[in-house]
Amino acid sequence: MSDTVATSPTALHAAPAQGAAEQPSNGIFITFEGGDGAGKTTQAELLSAWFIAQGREVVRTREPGGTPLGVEVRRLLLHGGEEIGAVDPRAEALLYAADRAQHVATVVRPALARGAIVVQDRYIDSSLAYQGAGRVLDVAEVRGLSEWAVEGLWPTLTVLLDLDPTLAAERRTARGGNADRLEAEAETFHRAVRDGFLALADAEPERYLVLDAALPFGELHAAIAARVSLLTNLTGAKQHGASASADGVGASASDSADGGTSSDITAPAQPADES
Ligand SMILES: Nc1ncnc2c1ncn2[C@@H]1O[C@H](COP(=O)(O)OP(=O)(O)OP(=O)(O)O)[C@@H](O)[C@H]1O
Ligand SMILES: Cc1cn([C@H]2C[C@H](O)[C@@H](COP(=O)(O)O)O2)c(=O)[nH]c1=O
Repeated sequence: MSDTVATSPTALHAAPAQGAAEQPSNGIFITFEGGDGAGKTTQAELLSAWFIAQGREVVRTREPGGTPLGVEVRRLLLHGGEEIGAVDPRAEALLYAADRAQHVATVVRPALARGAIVVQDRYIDSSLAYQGAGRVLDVAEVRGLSEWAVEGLWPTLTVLLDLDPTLAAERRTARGGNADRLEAEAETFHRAVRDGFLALADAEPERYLVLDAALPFGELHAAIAARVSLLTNLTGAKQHGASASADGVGASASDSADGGTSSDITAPAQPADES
Protein backbone atom coordinates (compact mmCIF):
# COMPACT_ATOMS: atom_id res chain seq x y z
CA MET A 1 0.00 0.00 0.00
CA SER A 2 1.36 3.39 -1.00
CA ASP A 3 1.90 6.33 1.33
CA THR A 4 -0.40 8.47 -0.78
CA VAL A 5 -3.66 6.92 0.42
CA ALA A 6 -5.82 9.91 1.24
CA THR A 7 -7.95 8.37 3.92
CA SER A 8 -7.74 6.44 7.13
CA PRO A 9 -5.89 3.12 6.60
CA THR A 10 -7.89 1.70 9.49
CA ALA A 11 -11.15 2.43 7.76
CA LEU A 12 -9.87 1.07 4.46
CA HIS A 13 -8.86 -2.13 6.18
CA ALA A 14 -12.06 -2.49 8.16
CA ALA A 15 -13.57 -5.95 7.73
CA PRO A 16 -17.01 -6.22 6.11
CA ALA A 17 -19.92 -6.09 8.55
CA GLN A 18 -21.20 -9.30 10.08
CA GLY A 19 -23.17 -11.26 7.50
CA ALA A 20 -21.90 -9.09 4.67
CA ALA A 21 -20.70 -12.09 2.64
CA GLU A 22 -24.24 -13.45 2.50
CA GLN A 23 -25.15 -15.01 -0.87
CA PRO A 24 -28.85 -15.54 -1.53
CA SER A 25 -28.53 -18.61 -3.78
CA ASN A 26 -26.18 -20.79 -5.76
CA GLY A 27 -25.61 -18.06 -8.34
CA ILE A 28 -22.15 -16.50 -8.55
CA PHE A 29 -21.54 -12.78 -8.23
CA ILE A 30 -18.28 -11.59 -9.84
CA THR A 31 -17.26 -7.95 -9.98
CA PHE A 32 -14.49 -6.12 -11.83
CA GLU A 33 -12.83 -3.14 -10.22
CA GLY A 34 -10.05 -0.73 -11.06
CA GLY A 35 -9.38 2.75 -12.34
CA ASP A 36 -11.02 4.30 -15.39
CA GLY A 37 -9.62 2.62 -18.49
CA ALA A 38 -7.90 -0.27 -16.66
CA GLY A 39 -9.63 -2.87 -18.84
CA LYS A 40 -12.62 -3.96 -16.72
CA THR A 41 -15.17 -4.02 -19.52
CA THR A 42 -12.76 -5.87 -21.80
CA GLN A 43 -12.14 -8.63 -19.25
CA ALA A 44 -15.78 -8.78 -18.12
CA GLU A 45 -16.84 -9.36 -21.73
CA LEU A 46 -14.22 -12.07 -22.19
CA LEU A 47 -15.27 -13.79 -18.97
CA SER A 48 -18.95 -13.62 -19.95
CA ALA A 49 -18.16 -15.21 -23.29
CA TRP A 50 -16.17 -17.91 -21.49
CA PHE A 51 -19.15 -18.76 -19.28
CA ILE A 52 -21.60 -18.63 -22.19
CA ALA A 53 -19.41 -21.06 -24.13
CA GLN A 54 -19.92 -23.45 -21.22
CA GLY A 55 -23.70 -23.09 -21.43
CA ARG A 56 -24.04 -20.90 -18.35
CA GLU A 57 -26.58 -18.14 -17.91
CA VAL A 58 -24.71 -14.85 -17.60
CA VAL A 59 -26.14 -11.52 -16.55
CA ARG A 60 -23.68 -8.93 -17.79
CA THR A 61 -24.20 -5.65 -16.03
CA ARG A 62 -22.60 -2.60 -14.47
CA GLU A 63 -22.79 0.18 -11.91
CA PRO A 64 -23.78 2.86 -12.26
CA GLY A 65 -26.36 2.31 -14.96
CA GLY A 66 -27.57 -1.29 -14.69
CA THR A 67 -31.28 -0.37 -14.54
CA PRO A 68 -33.50 2.21 -16.24
CA LEU A 69 -33.30 4.34 -13.09
CA GLY A 70 -29.56 3.77 -12.96
CA VAL A 71 -29.11 4.94 -16.54
CA GLU A 72 -30.51 8.32 -15.48
CA VAL A 73 -28.36 8.42 -12.35
CA ARG A 74 -25.31 7.55 -14.45
CA ARG A 75 -26.06 10.27 -16.97
CA LEU A 76 -26.33 12.86 -14.19
CA LEU A 77 -23.25 11.67 -12.31
CA LEU A 78 -20.95 11.37 -15.30
CA HIS A 79 -22.36 13.82 -17.82
CA GLY A 80 -24.52 16.23 -15.82
CA GLY A 81 -22.19 19.12 -16.56
CA GLU A 82 -23.58 22.58 -15.97
CA GLU A 83 -27.06 21.10 -15.57
CA ILE A 84 -26.06 19.89 -12.08
CA GLY A 85 -23.06 22.08 -11.19
CA ALA A 86 -20.51 21.01 -8.58
CA VAL A 87 -21.50 17.76 -6.86
CA ASP A 88 -21.06 17.53 -3.10
CA PRO A 89 -19.10 14.34 -2.17
CA ARG A 90 -21.90 13.11 0.11
CA ALA A 91 -24.50 13.70 -2.58
CA GLU A 92 -22.26 11.79 -4.97
CA ALA A 93 -21.94 8.88 -2.53
CA LEU A 94 -25.70 8.78 -2.00
CA LEU A 95 -26.43 8.77 -5.73
CA TYR A 96 -24.06 5.83 -6.33
CA ALA A 97 -25.68 4.02 -3.39
CA ALA A 98 -29.18 4.72 -4.76
CA ASP A 99 -28.18 3.32 -8.15
CA ARG A 100 -26.79 0.27 -6.35
CA ALA A 101 -29.90 -0.32 -4.26
CA GLN A 102 -32.14 -0.37 -7.34
CA HIS A 103 -29.70 -2.52 -9.28
CA VAL A 104 -29.23 -5.16 -6.60
CA ALA A 105 -32.93 -5.35 -5.79
CA THR A 106 -34.18 -5.61 -9.37
CA VAL A 107 -31.32 -7.20 -11.34
CA VAL A 108 -28.57 -8.80 -9.25
CA ARG A 109 -30.54 -10.59 -6.53
CA PRO A 110 -33.15 -12.03 -8.93
CA ALA A 111 -30.34 -13.29 -11.19
CA LEU A 112 -28.46 -14.92 -8.32
CA ALA A 113 -31.69 -16.40 -6.98
CA ARG A 114 -32.26 -18.30 -10.21
CA GLY A 115 -28.65 -19.54 -10.23
CA ALA A 116 -27.21 -17.21 -12.88
CA ILE A 117 -23.69 -15.82 -12.99
CA VAL A 118 -23.59 -12.06 -12.58
CA VAL A 119 -20.56 -10.45 -14.23
CA GLN A 120 -20.49 -6.83 -13.26
CA ASP A 121 -18.36 -3.73 -13.84
CA ARG A 122 -17.90 -2.00 -10.47
CA TYR A 123 -19.67 -2.37 -7.13
CA ILE A 124 -19.27 -1.22 -3.53
CA ASP A 125 -15.48 -1.25 -3.77
CA SER A 126 -15.69 1.57 -6.31
CA SER A 127 -17.57 3.68 -3.78
CA LEU A 128 -14.94 2.92 -1.14
CA ALA A 129 -12.09 3.81 -3.50
CA TYR A 130 -13.63 6.82 -5.29
CA GLN A 131 -15.85 8.41 -2.65
CA GLY A 132 -13.75 7.14 0.26
CA ALA A 133 -10.08 7.30 -0.77
CA GLY A 134 -10.67 9.73 -3.66
CA ARG A 135 -13.12 12.21 -2.14
CA VAL A 136 -11.78 11.57 1.35
CA LEU A 137 -15.12 10.63 2.88
CA ASP A 138 -14.97 8.25 5.84
CA VAL A 139 -14.59 4.81 4.24
CA ALA A 140 -16.43 3.00 7.03
CA GLU A 141 -19.40 5.34 6.57
CA VAL A 142 -19.40 4.89 2.80
CA ARG A 143 -19.25 1.11 3.35
CA GLY A 144 -22.14 1.27 5.79
CA LEU A 145 -24.24 3.28 3.35
CA SER A 146 -23.78 0.76 0.53
CA GLU A 147 -24.22 -2.26 2.78
CA TRP A 148 -27.53 -0.77 3.88
CA ALA A 149 -28.48 -0.10 0.25
CA VAL A 150 -27.88 -3.73 -0.80
CA GLU A 151 -28.80 -5.45 2.47
CA GLY A 152 -25.30 -6.86 2.89
CA LEU A 153 -24.72 -8.48 -0.50
CA TRP A 154 -21.03 -8.86 -1.40
CA PRO A 155 -19.49 -10.57 -4.44
CA THR A 156 -17.93 -14.01 -4.28
CA LEU A 157 -14.99 -12.76 -6.34
CA THR A 158 -13.70 -9.29 -7.15
CA VAL A 159 -11.09 -8.93 -9.89
CA LEU A 160 -8.97 -5.81 -9.40
CA LEU A 161 -7.27 -4.69 -12.60
CA ASP A 162 -4.49 -2.56 -11.27
CA LEU A 163 -2.96 -0.03 -13.63
CA ASP A 164 -0.82 3.04 -13.28
CA PRO A 165 -3.13 6.06 -13.79
CA THR A 166 -0.87 7.52 -16.47
CA LEU A 167 -1.17 4.37 -18.57
CA ALA A 168 -4.91 4.21 -17.87
CA ALA A 169 -5.29 7.79 -19.11
CA GLU A 170 -3.38 6.87 -22.29
CA ARG A 171 -5.75 3.96 -22.85
CA ARG A 172 -8.77 6.22 -22.41
CA THR A 173 -7.34 8.69 -24.92
CA ALA A 174 -6.69 5.90 -27.41
CA ARG A 175 -10.23 4.59 -26.87
CA GLY A 176 -11.60 8.01 -27.85
CA GLY A 177 -14.63 9.96 -26.64
CA ASN A 178 -14.87 12.81 -24.15
CA ALA A 179 -13.70 12.37 -20.56
CA ASP A 180 -16.61 12.11 -18.12
CA ARG A 181 -16.77 14.03 -14.82
CA LEU A 182 -14.78 11.42 -12.87
CA GLU A 183 -12.29 10.67 -15.63
CA ALA A 184 -11.55 14.40 -15.82
CA GLU A 185 -10.38 14.47 -12.18
CA ALA A 186 -6.73 15.29 -11.42
CA GLU A 187 -4.05 12.61 -11.49
CA THR A 188 -3.70 12.86 -7.69
CA PHE A 189 -7.34 11.78 -7.40
CA HIS A 190 -6.80 8.78 -9.65
CA ARG A 191 -3.66 7.84 -7.68
CA ALA A 192 -5.59 7.98 -4.41
CA VAL A 193 -8.31 5.80 -5.96
CA ARG A 194 -5.73 3.27 -7.12
CA ASP A 195 -4.13 3.13 -3.67
CA GLY A 196 -7.57 2.80 -2.13
CA PHE A 197 -8.35 -0.25 -4.27
CA LEU A 198 -5.00 -1.85 -3.40
CA ALA A 199 -5.63 -1.31 0.30
CA LEU A 200 -9.06 -2.92 0.00
CA ALA A 201 -7.56 -5.92 -1.79
CA ASP A 202 -4.86 -6.23 0.86
CA ALA A 203 -7.55 -6.39 3.52
CA GLU A 204 -9.59 -9.12 1.78
CA PRO A 205 -7.24 -11.40 -0.16
CA GLU A 206 -9.79 -14.26 -0.28
CA ARG A 207 -12.34 -12.20 -2.18
CA TYR A 208 -9.91 -10.31 -4.39
CA LEU A 209 -7.86 -11.39 -7.38
CA VAL A 210 -5.37 -8.59 -8.09
CA LEU A 211 -3.85 -8.53 -11.57
CA ASP A 212 -1.37 -6.28 -13.32
CA ALA A 213 -3.63 -4.74 -15.96
CA ALA A 214 -0.62 -3.86 -18.13
CA LEU A 215 -0.42 -7.55 -19.11
CA PRO A 216 -1.80 -8.65 -22.51
CA PHE A 217 -5.57 -9.36 -22.80
CA GLY A 218 -5.11 -13.11 -23.09
CA GLU A 219 -2.85 -13.47 -20.06
CA LEU A 220 -5.29 -11.56 -17.93
CA HIS A 221 -8.23 -13.61 -19.13
CA ALA A 222 -6.36 -16.87 -18.51
CA ALA A 223 -5.61 -15.84 -14.93
CA ILE A 224 -9.23 -14.83 -14.32
CA ALA A 225 -10.60 -18.01 -15.89
CA ALA A 226 -8.27 -20.12 -13.76
CA ARG A 227 -9.48 -18.48 -10.56
CA VAL A 228 -13.12 -18.62 -11.60
CA SER A 229 -12.82 -22.31 -12.44
CA LEU A 230 -12.16 -22.96 -8.78
CA LEU A 231 -15.37 -21.13 -7.87
CA THR A 232 -17.57 -22.86 -10.41
CA ASN A 233 -16.26 -26.27 -9.39
CA LEU A 234 -17.29 -25.48 -5.86
CA THR A 235 -20.69 -23.94 -6.49
CA GLY A 236 -22.02 -25.81 -9.53
CA ALA A 237 -23.98 -22.80 -10.80
CA LYS A 238 -27.02 -23.60 -12.92
CA GLN A 239 -26.55 -24.47 -16.61
CA HIS A 240 -28.51 -22.44 -19.13
CA GLY A 241 -28.86 -22.40 -22.90
CA ALA A 242 -28.58 -18.66 -23.53
CA SER A 243 -27.16 -15.49 -22.12
CA ALA A 244 -29.22 -12.76 -20.56
CA SER A 245 -28.56 -9.06 -20.60
CA ALA A 246 -30.03 -7.17 -17.72
CA ASP A 247 -29.67 -3.64 -18.89
CA GLY A 248 -28.62 -3.18 -22.44
CA VAL A 249 -24.95 -3.44 -21.58
CA GLY A 250 -25.28 -6.81 -23.26
CA ALA A 251 -23.56 -10.15 -23.08
CA SER A 252 -20.82 -10.55 -25.67
CA ALA A 253 -21.00 -13.29 -28.25
CA SER A 254 -17.26 -13.26 -28.82
CA ASP A 255 -16.77 -16.80 -27.52
CA SER A 256 -13.42 -18.38 -28.08
CA ALA A 257 -13.42 -22.04 -29.03
CA ASP A 258 -10.95 -23.08 -26.38
CA GLY A 259 -12.83 -21.45 -23.56
CA GLY A 260 -10.85 -18.27 -23.92
CA THR A 261 -7.61 -19.21 -22.30
CA SER A 262 -5.35 -18.98 -25.34
CA SER A 263 -2.70 -16.29 -25.48
CA ASP A 264 -3.85 -14.78 -28.80
CA ILE A 265 -7.08 -13.33 -27.43
CA THR A 266 -7.81 -9.81 -28.60
CA ALA A 267 -10.17 -7.21 -27.20
CA PRO A 268 -13.88 -7.99 -27.60
CA ALA A 269 -16.20 -5.43 -29.14
CA GLN A 270 -17.12 -2.85 -26.52
CA PRO A 271 -20.63 -1.54 -25.96
CA ALA A 272 -20.97 2.12 -26.82
CA ASP A 273 -20.84 4.23 -23.66
CA GLU A 274 -22.93 7.21 -24.61
CA SER A 275 -23.90 7.79 -20.98
N1 LIG B 1 -4.69 -5.68 -21.41
C1 LIG B 1 -4.82 -4.65 -22.24
N2 LIG B 1 -3.78 -4.23 -22.97
C2 LIG B 1 -3.89 -3.16 -23.80
N3 LIG B 1 -5.03 -2.44 -23.95
C3 LIG B 1 -6.09 -2.81 -23.23
C4 LIG B 1 -6.05 -3.93 -22.35
N4 LIG B 1 -7.26 -4.06 -21.79
C5 LIG B 1 -8.03 -3.09 -22.29
N5 LIG B 1 -7.34 -2.34 -23.17
C6 LIG B 1 -7.83 -1.19 -23.93
O1 LIG B 1 -7.93 -0.09 -23.02
C7 LIG B 1 -9.11 0.65 -23.27
C8 LIG B 1 -9.95 0.67 -21.99
O2 LIG B 1 -10.44 -0.63 -21.76
P1 LIG B 1 -11.85 -0.87 -21.08
O3 LIG B 1 -12.89 -0.01 -21.71
O4 LIG B 1 -12.07 -2.33 -21.02
O5 LIG B 1 -11.54 -0.30 -19.62
P2 LIG B 1 -12.53 -0.02 -18.41
O6 LIG B 1 -11.74 -0.30 -17.18
O7 LIG B 1 -13.80 -0.78 -18.58
O8 LIG B 1 -12.79 1.53 -18.59
P3 LIG B 1 -13.86 2.48 -17.85
O9 LIG B 1 -13.52 2.47 -16.40
O10 LIG B 1 -13.63 3.81 -18.47
O11 LIG B 1 -15.22 1.92 -18.13
C9 LIG B 1 -9.82 0.00 -24.45
O12 LIG B 1 -9.48 0.69 -25.62
C10 LIG B 1 -9.24 -1.41 -24.46
O13 LIG B 1 -9.23 -1.98 -25.75
C1 LIG C 1 -19.85 2.37 -9.04
C2 LIG C 1 -19.09 3.64 -8.82
C3 LIG C 1 -18.46 4.28 -9.86
N1 LIG C 1 -17.79 5.42 -9.64
C4 LIG C 1 -17.15 6.10 -10.78
C5 LIG C 1 -16.02 5.34 -11.41
C6 LIG C 1 -16.04 5.80 -12.84
O1 LIG C 1 -15.30 7.00 -12.94
C7 LIG C 1 -17.51 6.08 -13.09
C8 LIG C 1 -18.20 4.94 -13.80
O2 LIG C 1 -17.76 4.90 -15.11
P1 LIG C 1 -17.40 3.50 -15.83
O3 LIG C 1 -17.17 3.90 -17.26
O4 LIG C 1 -18.60 2.63 -15.70
O5 LIG C 1 -16.19 2.93 -15.18
O6 LIG C 1 -18.11 6.26 -11.81
C9 LIG C 1 -17.74 5.98 -8.39
O7 LIG C 1 -17.13 7.05 -8.19
N2 LIG C 1 -18.35 5.34 -7.36
C10 LIG C 1 -19.04 4.20 -7.52
O8 LIG C 1 -19.61 3.64 -6.55
